[in-house]
Amino acid sequence: MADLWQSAMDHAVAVARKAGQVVGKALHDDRKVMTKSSSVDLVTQTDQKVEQLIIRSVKEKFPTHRFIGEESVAAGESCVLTDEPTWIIDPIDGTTNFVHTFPFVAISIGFSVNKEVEFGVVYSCLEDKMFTARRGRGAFCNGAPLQVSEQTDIKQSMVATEFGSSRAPETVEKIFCSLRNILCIPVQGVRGAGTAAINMCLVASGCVEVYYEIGTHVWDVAAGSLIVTEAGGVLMDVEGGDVDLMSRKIVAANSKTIAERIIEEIAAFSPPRDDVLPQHQ
Ligand SMILES: O=P(O)(O)O[C@H]1[C@H](O)[C@@H](O)[C@H](O)[C@@H](O)[C@@H]1O
Ligand SMILES: [Mg+2]
Ligand SMILES: [Mg+2]
Repeated sequence: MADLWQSAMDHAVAVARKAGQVVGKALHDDRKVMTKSSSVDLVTQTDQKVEQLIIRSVKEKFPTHRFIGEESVAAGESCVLTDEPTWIIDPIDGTTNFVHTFPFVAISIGFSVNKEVEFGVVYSCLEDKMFTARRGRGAFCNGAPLQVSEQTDIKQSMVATEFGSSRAPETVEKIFCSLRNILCIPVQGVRGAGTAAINMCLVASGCVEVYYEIGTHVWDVAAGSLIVTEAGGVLMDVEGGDVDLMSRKIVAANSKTIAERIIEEIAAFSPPRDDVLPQHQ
């Protein structure tokens, strides 16, 4: 049977690498920082330039495909996932890191058909680590196979999470309530790379047993979601049950046991879904 999506994935890897070069060159130059949903939700001209580069390049090769791009949605485009082949793009995942030259910045490209992620590409461009996964064919970093951690004891686990872009007191309270509960299990450590995509690749790489966050967007997690599951990991909603990549809530773990143990400690809340409200709200 013809492999429909390999050429698309090869293109995603090539354009992610090219975008990574643009990001690397702009790291110390692009000082025009703008804000979106809050004063700490940053975007730069490089985010916008990289997204346009990726979309333009894909359109030339796959003119009928659709796009969900972080900065296109911020500019008012719809964020509704259909059955059509769709590229789900975060041009810079870790924009705050980029602005502060904190060295974890990724280009994240997920590809969905019939609302199922067929491949995911996360390029951690300052580390030169290309994370890839094809559905049913495993997950890799620079070509080397990835496997989640075999740790079953939450008290011997490392947890990743982020504080997100909301500073609303009630949201901050929930975030710190979850963090306190989890820290006091106790877990051995809590870390955050500053980018959802790289946090998910750390789960896939076996460095972190579980990553959770409330507030992510579909473009943050689409590619990483497949990299985690193809490395043997699981995805769940923060309240248990199946993950919904549009729900802005995610747990990505090495096993259901660890995921469910963390879910017990999360003080859940539900931000507006990606596919309901305009993203600028
Ligand atoms: O850097 P971006 O693409 O905006 O994505 C991050 C988001 O801004 C943060 O609020 C989240 O906590 C991170 O997980 C995202 O990666
Ligand atoms: Mg992002
Ligand atoms: Mg981004």
